[in-house]
Amino acid sequence: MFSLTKKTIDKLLNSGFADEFDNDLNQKHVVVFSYLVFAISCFSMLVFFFLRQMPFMGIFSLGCLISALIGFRSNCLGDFGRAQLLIPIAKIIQITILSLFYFGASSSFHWVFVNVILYAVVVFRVDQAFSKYLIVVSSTVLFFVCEFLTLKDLYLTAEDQGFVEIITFFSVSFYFSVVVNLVMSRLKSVNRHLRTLAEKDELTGLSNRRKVLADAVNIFADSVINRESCVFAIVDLDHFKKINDTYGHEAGDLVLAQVANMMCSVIRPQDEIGRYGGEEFIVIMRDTNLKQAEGVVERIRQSVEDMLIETEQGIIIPVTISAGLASITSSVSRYEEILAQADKGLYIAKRNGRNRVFVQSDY
Ligand SMILES: Nc1nc2c(ncn2[C@@H]2O[C@H](COP(=O)(O)OP(=O)(O)OP(=O)(O)O)[C@@H](O)[C@H]2O)c(=O)[nH]1
Repeated sequence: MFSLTKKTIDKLLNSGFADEFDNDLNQKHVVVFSYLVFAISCFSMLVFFFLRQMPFMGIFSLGCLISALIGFRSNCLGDFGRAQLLIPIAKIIQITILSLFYFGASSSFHWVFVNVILYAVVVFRVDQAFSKYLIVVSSTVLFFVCEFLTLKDLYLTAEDQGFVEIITFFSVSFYFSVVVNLVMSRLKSVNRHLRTLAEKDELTGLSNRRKVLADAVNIFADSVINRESCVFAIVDLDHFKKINDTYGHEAGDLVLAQVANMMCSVIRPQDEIGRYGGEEFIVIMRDTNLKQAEGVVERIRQSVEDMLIETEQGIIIPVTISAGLASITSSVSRYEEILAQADKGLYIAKRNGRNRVFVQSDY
């Protein structure tokens, strides 16, 4: 029930926004949410005033409700400037008319408009003339309406005033708590998204160098503490420069992405893989001895060799890989030492003719 409500609210707040992680989204969400609250409050007032047989106030509330829906629609259609401008104007009008009925013209509340007029004159630039004159004219009209209109007979009763006070207090508290919650949860999800972007290699979709090395540190430490065997493999595409030179850089990118995809599908669920740089990848196999790891990497090698990678022009690119493997031993105290050993193994695999796996077992 709660998750359904949250989903519906999320859907409403996101309506009209293509990019979920747009920078301005917090601001736009707050504007949409403000319109929703505004619309609900206008609707409640509409019902309240019609029940009290105060048609003038009822019609005024209907006008406010329509302006809330127009603003909501503008925001959803992407006209954020208009949506942001409309809501303060509509709210100012609503509060002023309500204050007339609530406190009467003698409250001098309407002198706030003098401030608003000065603000609009000073702040809006020449290219925002429409906004400027809209605010100046509407504020001036409202000022004089408040100054000269006498509505003594229509003031709310003391009982109604108490009711309105309670409703206002809870509405305002609810509004601010939801806005704060909205902004915080948006920030959290944007942070999560940024972290994923910072840890992912864009071309292959694998963990990038920073992430896979961070994983390497953790897995190495866990393996040492638990006295488990752990194997690191460095995998490198053979003659990749030639692939780039022969088929073009785009075809090279395609090869990298497809080989990465294939490696992901061949490794076991508990293994980690990441792009070390260029055409080099790291596979980390926890709780695995060298023999088992050799089996995994040999499977990768065979699968890559069997791949049919086809360019847009229909050319098949033959691809092979070489790999070096090394595992934790009692003499190793840092993960970099295993990586260095795996790199040595890779060098030997290349020297011995490529398209092969070399296991560094004798150090
Ligand atoms: N298309 C593409 N090429 C890349 C990328 N990153 C690195 N390279 C290229 O990969 C090539 C690597 O070349 P080398 O280091 O000489 O290695 P190799 O040709 O694979 O030779 P061996 O490793 O000895 O088999 C270089 O030409 C880089 O420009 C990339 O993201 N996309």
